[in-house]
Amino acid sequence: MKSFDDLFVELSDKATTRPEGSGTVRQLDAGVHAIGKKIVEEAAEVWMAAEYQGDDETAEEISQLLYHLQVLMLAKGLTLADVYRHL
Ligand SMILES: N=c1c2ncn([C@@H]3O[C@H](COP(=O)(O)OP(=O)(O)OP(=O)(O)O)[C@@H](O)[C@H]3O)c2ncn1[C@@H]1O[C@H](COP(=O)(O)O)[C@@H](O)[C@H]1O
Repeated sequence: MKSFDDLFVELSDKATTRPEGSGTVRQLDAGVHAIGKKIVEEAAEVWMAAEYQGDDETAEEISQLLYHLQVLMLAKGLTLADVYRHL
């Protein structure tokens, strides 16, 4: 099973190697404004799933939100340590 840290390593590699067909590369190219909008959308989907859907749907929406947060971290040049030191 993939962890938060595993995903960040994978996405960092995508950002560097820029493989064809990568959604991550596409989003990084779209920029911080577009990524931020996606985060707001995914956050709303988490909220709606938590209120009106089941645990599995909620967990899936949370995973998508975490993914988009990592894309924003990469777009801003932030590392996991930059975030973890605030936890
Ligand atoms: N974990 C994720 C992940 N979670 C969410 N998403 C993206 O977020 C979207 C989910 O949003 P929605 O459900 O709102 O679907 P949607 O509105 O149809 O999406 P869009 O049309 O807005 O892209 C998906 O379509 C993906 O584009 C993810 N995209 C990639 N990953 C993982 O990231 C890694 C790298 O992916 P690539 O860069 O695509 O190779 C792989 O391990 C993937 O599994």
